[in-house]
Amino acid sequence: MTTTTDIPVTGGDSLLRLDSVAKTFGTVRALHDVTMAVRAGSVHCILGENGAGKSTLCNTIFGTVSPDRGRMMLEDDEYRPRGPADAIDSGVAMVHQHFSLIPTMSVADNLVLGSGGFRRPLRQLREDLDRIADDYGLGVDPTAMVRDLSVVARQRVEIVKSLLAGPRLILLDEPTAVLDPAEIDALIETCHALASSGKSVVLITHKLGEVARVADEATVLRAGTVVGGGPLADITREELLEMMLGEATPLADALRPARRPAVDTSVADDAPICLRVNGVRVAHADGRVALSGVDLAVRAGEIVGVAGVEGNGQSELTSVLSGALRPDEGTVTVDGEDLTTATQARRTRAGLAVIPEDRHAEGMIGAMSVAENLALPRLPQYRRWWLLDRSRMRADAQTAIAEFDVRAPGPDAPLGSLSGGNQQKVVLARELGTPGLRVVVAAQPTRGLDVGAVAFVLDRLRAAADLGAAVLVTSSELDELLSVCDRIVVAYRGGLHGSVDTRSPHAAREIGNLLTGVE
Ligand SMILES: Nc1ncnc2c1ncn2[C@@H]1O[C@H](COP(=O)(O)OP(=O)(O)OP(=O)(O)O)[C@@H](O)[C@H]1O
Repeated sequence: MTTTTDIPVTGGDSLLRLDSVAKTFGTVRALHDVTMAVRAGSVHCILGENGAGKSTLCNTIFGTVSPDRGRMMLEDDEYRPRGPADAIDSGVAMVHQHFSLIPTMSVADNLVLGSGGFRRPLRQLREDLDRIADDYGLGVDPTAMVRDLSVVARQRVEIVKSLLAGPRLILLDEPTAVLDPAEIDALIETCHALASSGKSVVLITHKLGEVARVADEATVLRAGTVVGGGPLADITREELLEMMLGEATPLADALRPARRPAVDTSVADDAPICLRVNGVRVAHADGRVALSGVDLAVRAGEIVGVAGVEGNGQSELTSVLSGALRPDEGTVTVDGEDLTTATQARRTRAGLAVIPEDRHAEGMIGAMSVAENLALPRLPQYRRWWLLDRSRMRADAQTAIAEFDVRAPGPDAPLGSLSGGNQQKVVLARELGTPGLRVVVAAQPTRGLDVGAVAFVLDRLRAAADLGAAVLVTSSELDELLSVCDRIVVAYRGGLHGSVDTRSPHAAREIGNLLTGVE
């Protein structure tokens, strides 16, 4: 294991070197004298808890954040990008968590847009794409419309776009968060192929299991400070975790599976059905059927998981339940009340909480404060005469911040200034705090969260069920579903299939069969 002071900043086979790089936002010290090196032809993971400074580090290297102090070297040259265009010119590319493709344009047009306005003849573009497909296993169809592509296909286009500029260094901000296990394997292969061809890959991830498989080296950040790192061959998974969490969090706490009841509290067959989905059908404007004949019933106190490869109707199901999408046929009821076409306010009053998958688009308003975002769905509760009781809003926010361990300067900080994982904790705190909670719909609730936060969120879902709520969780993390759910159904081609009791010793195999369409 290497400590900060041992990290070589000059010489060796480093492609990129950072020396005492610092960045402060207001009162938050996001990066504190970061010194590290990325070797040429290697995969380098950046690890750390939510809010540790990982994205700020990558954004600094890509030129979207300018450091307050410190020095960067790219090979033997001083490197001071004034923006992404400078970074790209210097051979540095970045693939962000939130894609920047234009959905209404073709893949080819998006790729041309990405090359700084220089129009590559289509023939040359095709040759470049063939080469990238051969070298790195990244095939894309230039004629496809981006809006028709799955998440994984969009990500592939983003990576291809970054490669077209011929970078030496590629920064990937949490690329595996949106992928299923087979897609993660493919991305790991791509990373290895990039490194073998001499490029360096810097990758942010929260999944420690992946780190050992993909990375040659790692750097661990805690509260903006490099607390360790080095070649993966010299560091165990436990050591990485200890570096990430510090001594404050016992390892056992972060690694423990979600709390399962000590006694058999399986939900009685006669427990009331809180959430019922009946014959729901959704077709997109172009005629594609996203959901067809979906029936589902979740009882009070029950946690039902929806497993499945992304794009099999899970997102549409969440949107129907949140009210963002109106089904062509079928009904949604909570405690017998038909909410199929109900307003957001009526859904909240009925005790329906939804943690949406795309929290940036649907779950929050970045320019508003943490306190305002927490209060959004229940503003009437804070009304005092014709004003809002802001001090009570702030006090409640302070409680939620402490309970959900949100790393924020305070309740008045704009939500958009928090790290991605901490923004997500705010959305979770708000939804799980819905008064008179009857139904929780959680779409990918642990995506983007660090290991400690994952355990906490799964615990909270279990606690909501123990208090009598019906909980529906959509996740691509089968292990998490198995650890927290009572039963699991599988989304496949717009339908929900099977119902696997998670206490069955064959649960994982039965779900595996359903995932591939075998009933
Ligand atoms: N534009 C900004 N304005 C104010 N504060 C910011 C800004 N960008 C980042 N921060 C703060 O800097 C700190 C580090 O954030 P960063 O996004 O780098 O963390 P992270 O390690 O990537 O976290 P996560 O795993 O949650 O994505 C956080 O406290 C965050 O609130």
